[in-house]
Amino acid sequence: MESTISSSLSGSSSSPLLPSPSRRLGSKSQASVSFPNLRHPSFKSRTFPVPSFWRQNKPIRSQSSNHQPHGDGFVLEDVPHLTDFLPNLPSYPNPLQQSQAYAVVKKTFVSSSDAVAQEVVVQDDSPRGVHFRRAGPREKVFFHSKEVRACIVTCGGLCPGINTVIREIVCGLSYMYGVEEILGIEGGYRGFYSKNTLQLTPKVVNDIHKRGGTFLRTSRGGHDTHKIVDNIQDRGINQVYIIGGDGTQKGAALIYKEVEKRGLKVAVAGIPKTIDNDIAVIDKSFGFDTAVEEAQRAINAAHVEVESVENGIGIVKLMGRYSGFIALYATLASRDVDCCLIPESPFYLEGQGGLVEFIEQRLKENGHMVIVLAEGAGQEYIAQHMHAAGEKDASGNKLLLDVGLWLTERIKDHFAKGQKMAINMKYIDPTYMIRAIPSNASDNIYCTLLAHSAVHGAMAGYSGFTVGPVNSRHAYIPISRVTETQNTVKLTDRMWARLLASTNQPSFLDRNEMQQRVDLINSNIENTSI
Ligand SMILES: Nc1ncnc2c1ncn2[C@@H]1O[C@H](COP(=O)(O)OP(=O)(O)O)[C@@H](O)[C@H]1O
Ligand SMILES: O=P(O)(O)OC[C@H]1O[C@](O)(COP(=O)(O)O)[C@@H](O)[C@@H]1O
Ligand SMILES: [Mg+2]
Repeated sequence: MESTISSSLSGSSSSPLLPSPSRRLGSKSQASVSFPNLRHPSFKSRTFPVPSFWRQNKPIRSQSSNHQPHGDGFVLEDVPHLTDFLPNLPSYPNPLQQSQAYAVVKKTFVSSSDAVAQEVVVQDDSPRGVHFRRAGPREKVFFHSKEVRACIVTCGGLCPGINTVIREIVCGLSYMYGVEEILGIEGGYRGFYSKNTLQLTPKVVNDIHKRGGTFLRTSRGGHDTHKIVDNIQDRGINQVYIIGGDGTQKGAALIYKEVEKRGLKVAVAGIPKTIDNDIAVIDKSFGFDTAVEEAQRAINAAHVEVESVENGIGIVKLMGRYSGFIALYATLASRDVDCCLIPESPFYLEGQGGLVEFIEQRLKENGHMVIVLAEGAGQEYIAQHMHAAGEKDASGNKLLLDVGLWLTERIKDHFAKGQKMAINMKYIDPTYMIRAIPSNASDNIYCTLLAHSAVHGAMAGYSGFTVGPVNSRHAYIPISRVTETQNTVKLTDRMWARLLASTNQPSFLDRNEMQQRVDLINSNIENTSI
């Protein structure tokens, strides 16, 4: 089948600065392009055929369907590039070519045809599926070092590693690209229009990775796209690095849209941040490992306390607004936990198969028990009992009711009323302690890679993108892909089964629900086997 670029995707084809055919793929924002004419690699073959359009600089026809029935469909979910709306931008050789450090690297620059697969577990008849542009330095950059005026902002809740990301953006821009103008926007999005900026240099940020929190401070709410972009324009900023979670990335997408509308040469790069690990597409968010490690200290303390008394019940509340990853991983890592409650898995207290029955049983068996609780667990249940009105924070996030205190009181009431046994309740709430610490060694390295990927992407002229590892390879991901859904613990995945096997806790599903779930799984198996 002959491949040609459709007219809607050819905006930048006239630019002599865009010789690479894969750049042409990205000539419209967040375009999905599929290539049904490519044979997928034979499962037995050891070589992966290089798509012919990449080798021959051939134009490509845009296809709307991502799903090919028999394995051929290759889809590049591309990110926008400044030349999409500024086709005549000049480019320059990447200064890394002169870098002593990178001189020894076999392949300093990422080929414009490199892509990262979203799915790495495949069947022999699978479509090749969705891919993202591989992150990393490009041979040509679209900013001259002296022209760059970058800024960094941090928004939303804290997370271990934010300071490392800030430090490495500053050092990356400075040492790899010779950039001298880097501004710190203070106090989140509203800092663009209500605060003065900080001048950031490698010297200023030298030690900040050793501290928790954010050197630039943060806030919720206050996103005003027009005011922010006015300010970007007024200050002559042309690279914006935005560190934040799902809300922040939605804000970054709006900033990019406005920048594009005004035709500004401004690269907008998002670096995903959240302690909850609920950002879609990427393998894991930075700081998550550090938080899970820190949570061990609280769980250990709870275990030591309850083991030392009669009928000790330790409750540890961890962060996790809509997803229970911290609780799940902290529980699995500890092995001292008897029960883990997360937002994704509803639970109930009284009656057969309920939490209280399980507590009684564990106390009889072991004389103590530890419950790990994600803060978002059981919210509907508590709301019913407390008739609470749904309050929100400045960003519009639902304010949670304190499930830890609530559960503590309910369990105490239960045992007091029945006078069955005297219990010793220890409630530990380390929620802020696990996110207010500096990142551990592996998160520090992860943060460095994220920051450098963002810098390379912005220098290469990409804009309106988020960086992150997909199957361990760093990629440039369209912002909408990380904001349209949230990552949650899948109760039907093996990880949750591992947890249930390790704690041997009840599933809190009644017979009907259990049967429904078995039927669903069976019908899925039947459908797949047809
Ligand atoms: N839908 C949205 N559109 C634009 N800005 C948003 C949106 N949601 C949140 N923001 C802004 O992003 C910032 C951080 O959002 P928040 O939800 O508090 O944290 P996080 O980014 O960590 O999820 C706030 O300044 C908020 O105003
Ligand atoms: O008290 P704060 O600062 O609003 O933060 C509490 C919330 O922040 C979180 O850590 C998530 O924050 P983000 O949305 O910024 O990632 C939640 O786990 C928690 O509910
Ligand atoms: Mg959020």
